Formats: sequence, structure tokens, C-alpha cells
Amino acid sequence: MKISFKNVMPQHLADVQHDADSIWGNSFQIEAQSKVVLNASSGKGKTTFTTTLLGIRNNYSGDIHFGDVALKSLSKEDWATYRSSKIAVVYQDLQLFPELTVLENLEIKNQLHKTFSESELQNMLDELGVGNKTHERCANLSLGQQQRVAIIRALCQPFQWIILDEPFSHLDAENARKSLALIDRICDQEKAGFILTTLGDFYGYNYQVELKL
Ligand SMILES: Nc1ncnc2c1ncn2[C@@H]1O[C@H](COP(=O)(O)OP(=O)(O)OP(=O)(O)O)[C@@H](O)[C@H]1O
Repeated sequence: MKISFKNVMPQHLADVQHDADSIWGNSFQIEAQSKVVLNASSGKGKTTFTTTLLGIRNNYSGDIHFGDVALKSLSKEDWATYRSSKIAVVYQDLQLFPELTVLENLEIKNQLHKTFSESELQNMLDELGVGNKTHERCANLSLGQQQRVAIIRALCQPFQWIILDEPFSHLDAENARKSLALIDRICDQEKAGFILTTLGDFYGYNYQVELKL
């Protein structure tokens, strides 16, 4: 499913001066299965971009399409279907359930879709260095540990795109690289793409598309 932007301009950014190669006000397509990075400093509009793409923000001019479908035409029910089967998300505030354990947080989503076995979930937690936290309440995890759990939870569904808003902001470079490698691998398995916003460099990763604000 390709994503097309046509002259998109969020209302609150309309009076701001944008660079000529900014995504705002320009038209472009992102091909299905692309690995996409948007790297920009704080306050430049990364969350505006992700929330617009996720239909949370609708106060913009221009149009965004998933395939041939205009986002502005999607009903709440349509969005529920997209979110459960086509678009996975890691929100900046993660939206984990703090009173539930790591495994319970994962299983809430995983059991709906039967995506992974419990041992596969444990292997992913091990791979991201939080394998000793499986039965810990999420409230007791550091923010960087919670980010890794939120990434794994987002992968526990079928998807064509995974959209991640600053998912590595509390991770050191080594853990960011491991998380990115996992996202990259599962995207390949799912024949999906990712769109990832970041504050910093990109850990040597060879992404395919760079978006600018
Ligand atoms: N609803 C709104 N009305 C007016 N201005 C807004 C609104 N939402 C965001 N802004 C402004 O738009 C700009 C971009 O905000 P946004 O949250 O998208 O930035 P960001 O790049 O995600 O920042 P950070 O890296 O700090 O999370 C900021 O200047 C912000 O103050």
C-alpha cells in the first residue's frame, strides 16, 4: 500500500516558513515496503506528521492517500480496521498499561492476532535486552525499557506499515541498533515498511527514503 501526500499543510504550520524540500506543501509518494526516516529537531513537527498520518489530526489542507483511499474519507470504523490489520503504531507516549506486566501488555495485542508464540515473544524481549522483565509491571520499567516493550507490542499484529514516533529517544545507540534490526527484520517478514521519526542520527542504518520538515 503506497502512501501519497498532495500539498499537505497542517493548519498550525501554515504561517511557518518551510524549506523547499519539506514534506509540508509538497506532493510525493512513498512506495509500499519502504524504510523511511524523518530526522528533525524538537518542535519541528515530527508528531504533527505522525498524528496526521494516523488520522488523529485532521486540520490540514491537501490530501493523504493510503493506496487510492483518501484518509479524510475514512470513518472511525475504517480506522479501527486499518489500525488492527494494516497500520501498527508506536506512539511517543507509548500507551502501555502500567499496572500490567510486560508479557500481559504484549499478550493483549498478540492474542487478538495470534502473531507470535510465547517463546517467540520471550526471544524478542531477550534480543532487545529486556528478557529479565517479562513478569515485571511496566510501571517499574525505565523509559528506555518501556520503549522496547512498546516496539515489540506494536509488532504483534499484521501490518503493511509500522509508524514509530521517536521510538529510540531513551535508548543508547547499541539498544537503538538492536531495536531497529528487529523492526527491519519483522517488516521484511511481513512485507511491510516502516516510517520512523528520530531526533538524532540514524545509527549507520541504510534507510531507503528520507523525509524532511
Ligand atoms: N494544535 C496545535 N496548535 C498550534 N501549534 C501546535 C499545535 N500542535 C503543535 N503545535 C506546534 O507545532 C510545532 C510542531 O510540533 P510537534 O509536536 O509536531 O513537534 P515535534 O517535532 O514532534 O517535537 P518533539 O521532538 O519535541 O516531540 C511546535 O512548534 C508546536 O508548538
